[in-house]
Parts: sequence; C-alpha cells; structure tokens
Amino acid sequence: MKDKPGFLARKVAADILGNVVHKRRPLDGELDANSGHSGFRELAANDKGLVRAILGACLRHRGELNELLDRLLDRRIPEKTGRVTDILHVAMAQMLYLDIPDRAAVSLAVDHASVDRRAVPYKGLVNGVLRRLGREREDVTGDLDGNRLNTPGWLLDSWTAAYGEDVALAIAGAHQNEAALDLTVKDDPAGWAERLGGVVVGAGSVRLHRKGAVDALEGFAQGNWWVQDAAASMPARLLGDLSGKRAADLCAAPGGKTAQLAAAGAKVTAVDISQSRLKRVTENLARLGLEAEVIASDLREWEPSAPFDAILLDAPCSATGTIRRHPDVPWIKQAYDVGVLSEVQSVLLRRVAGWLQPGGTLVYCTCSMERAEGEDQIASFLTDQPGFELVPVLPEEVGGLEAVVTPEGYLRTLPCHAATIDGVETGLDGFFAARIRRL
Ligand SMILES: C[S@@+](CC[C@H](N)C(=O)[O-])C[C@H]1O[C@@H](n2cnc3c(N)ncnc32)[C@H](O)[C@@H]1O
Repeated sequence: MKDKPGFLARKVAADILGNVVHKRRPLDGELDANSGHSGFRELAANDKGLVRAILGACLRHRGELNELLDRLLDRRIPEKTGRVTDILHVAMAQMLYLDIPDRAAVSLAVDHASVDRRAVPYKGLVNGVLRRLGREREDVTGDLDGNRLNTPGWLLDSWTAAYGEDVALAIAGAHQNEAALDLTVKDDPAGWAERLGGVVVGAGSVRLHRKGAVDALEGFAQGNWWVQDAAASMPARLLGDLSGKRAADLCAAPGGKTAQLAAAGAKVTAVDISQSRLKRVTENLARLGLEAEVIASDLREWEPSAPFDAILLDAPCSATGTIRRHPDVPWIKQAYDVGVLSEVQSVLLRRVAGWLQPGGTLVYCTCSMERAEGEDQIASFLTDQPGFELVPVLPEEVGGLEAVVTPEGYLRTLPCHAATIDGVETGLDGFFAARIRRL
C-alpha cells in the first residue's frame, strides 16, 4: 500500500490534520522543513505541495465538511481519536475543492482506512459516504453557508460585536481564499511592481499573484525586498522619519519590522524571547544588508541601557488577523487564549512605554482582530497612564485608505478591506496599531 502512488501523501495529510484540529498543534510547525512531521519531511516536493493544498482546503472548509458529514451520515461516527473523520475530510476536500478525480480520492481513503487500526472497522462506511457525496454532490452542497460554517461561533460573535454582522461575514468570506504574496521593498515600489509583474497596494507594498519559490524571484538574493503582508508593513511606517534615531523593535522575530526600521535609517535594537526565531532575524538582516543589535531576552526582565526615541511593540497575540495565511488559527485558538494574551499585552505595554524618551513615540500593534488585543488595550492604557497621549493615524500615512483608520485615529485593517484594486482581488491581514507619544 505504501508504494501506491499518492497514498503516503493522503496518509500524511490526515495525520497532520489530526495533529492540528485534535491536538491544537500549529500547522507551520507540522510543515517545518527541519522539525516538522517526519512523514511530511520525507515526501517528494510535489507530494509536499499536494499535502499543503489538501490541508489548506480541509482547514478553510472545515465547518462545511463537518456539516456535509452530518447530512451524509445517519449517526455520528462513535470513534474517540477522530481518525475516520480526518480520513473523510481529506478525501472530501480533494473531491470538492481540488482538481482530483473522485475515484482516486475515494480509493485512497478506503486504502488508508484499511491499514489504520482505529479506522478499519469503518472502511465500508468511508467508501459508502464518499461515493454518496460523489453521486449527490449538487444536492447536498447546494445550500451550504460557508462563511458562517467555517468560522467558530466565538470568533463570529467577537467580530459581529466589534464590526457588525455584515463586516463579520465579509471577514469570514475573505478567509476562504489564500492571501496574495506581498513584499516590502527598500525603495521604488512602482519599479519593483513592474519588474516582478505585480501591483503597488496599501502604503507602498508590492503584491504578486503568483505561487512558487520566493527565493527565485529577482531582487531576493540582492536583498531588495522581503515578504510581509501589506497591512503588517503599516505599523512601522507610523514611526515616521527615523534617520539617526534610537529605535527598539520589541517582540521582533522573525524580523519584518526590524528590517523596516533599519531600512528607515534607525539605530535598531531588536529584542525577542525566542532564540530560534531570532536566527531568522539575523539571517534576514544579513541578506538585506541591514544592521540591528539583536537580543534574546524576555521583555518582562530585560532593561535597556538608555531610553529610545521610538519603540515598536508587536505584542504576542491570538493572530486572528492572519487566518488567510494560517487557516489553522480558528481551530487551534480559543476565546480563552485571547484573555490570557491580553494580560501579557497589558503588562508588556506598560513596561516598555517607560523606556521612551520624553517626546518619544511608541507604536503598539497586534495581528489580531479582537478588540481585547487592540482598541481595549489602548483605551485602558491611556486611562491609567496620564503621561502619554494618542497621536492619531492619518489615512495619508497608510496609502490613503480611509477605511482602515478609525474615528479615534487607530489603524484597524481587516481581510475584507481594500478588497478590489484595479479589478484584482486583494484584501489585507487584520492588524491593529495605535501611536502614542510620551509627554
Ligand atoms: C507577532 S510576533 C512578532 C512578529 C515580528 N514583529 C515581525 O514583524 O516579524 C510576536 C513575538 O513576540 C515574542 N514574544 C512573546 N513573548 C515575549 C516576551 N515576554 N519577551 C520578548 N518577546 C516575546 C515571540 O517570540 C514572537 O516572536
């Protein structure tokens, strides 16, 4: 069975899906080239691509797949591990969302069930359900409400409370598609857009609608640009002219914002708790020909030797703004995580704000769409810290996108923002940023 073409890729896909949705392990970790799932690491490059595509479809459409199983089964499958459901999801995702013939998807799922100790009693059921899906596809899938089904209730409720129901559903809709590849360039965005066949979006990012290895693109080896979502590039831009200033990039790894601050001429100190993630900061800076002092330390203990003119705090968060790029986030995070992380954000913000020079500027940001990790943090900080004032963000600082600046003057991007530019589907990661000055 192991040698049957395509079998191992499906088996690895079901295994990784189980690790993500039942054990809440991040997908990036499972797919890591050095420390990821051992079966995945041994696959040929084209099978790795297939596994990524299957997992992307399984996670983006997880709610629809569960609903379809409810419709196709008379009773729920009484297995504890979830393995049968994972095998079914992997096959259904191929049949419904990838260009793979039904018969290949069904037969490989049945093969997998036949060799799995926990799934073998359900081998006949797997075959029956998948064949029925093939026959009745139009009828059973016709009225699926993907936007609602594919978003866990706590997230849809949180976005509805924050932005209203229409926007919450538009956010959920944007998550059905993978995000484009965005680059931050050292200079000349229009020139790089033309050279690479992309468009300029947001506040001067270059967007490419292509797949494939980024290191093969012009300008990568020469260090002319780095990969960074258009919204993720906005917070560092809010620090304005940094030439010759002392700037701290706090929670810096993997270093997209460190590179922005260094490219803007700042003398940068980059701090992060994770030694392994900081390796990527050092590698990226070397490729880009940029410099920063890189420090591995816990910000709850570290102290700078002198105050800073500018501080960027990209605090650890639930990352619900990055679901387009990380479709596992809705299935590995819970409302509880937002509560725990917002405590950490509150502690870090109060501590690092004290490291600003009088008159210095701090930008606080998170890649979260939860108000508890954004607007609520700043409102409570400004209430109990009278020595600081909000400096509102202006639309012209972020590419003229009025929709991403709130009436209070916060930056608040959402995946449904900037949805179409020049007839091209775009969208932004969900980000929050606020700019504060020390009085
Ligand atoms: C959102 S990521 C930062 C992304 C980064 N700023 C960029 O643009 O590439 C958050 C980072 O916070 C770091 N972190 C979490 N808790 C920390 C702490 N107590 N002290 C320092 N860094 C911490 C994590 O290791 C993680 O790299």
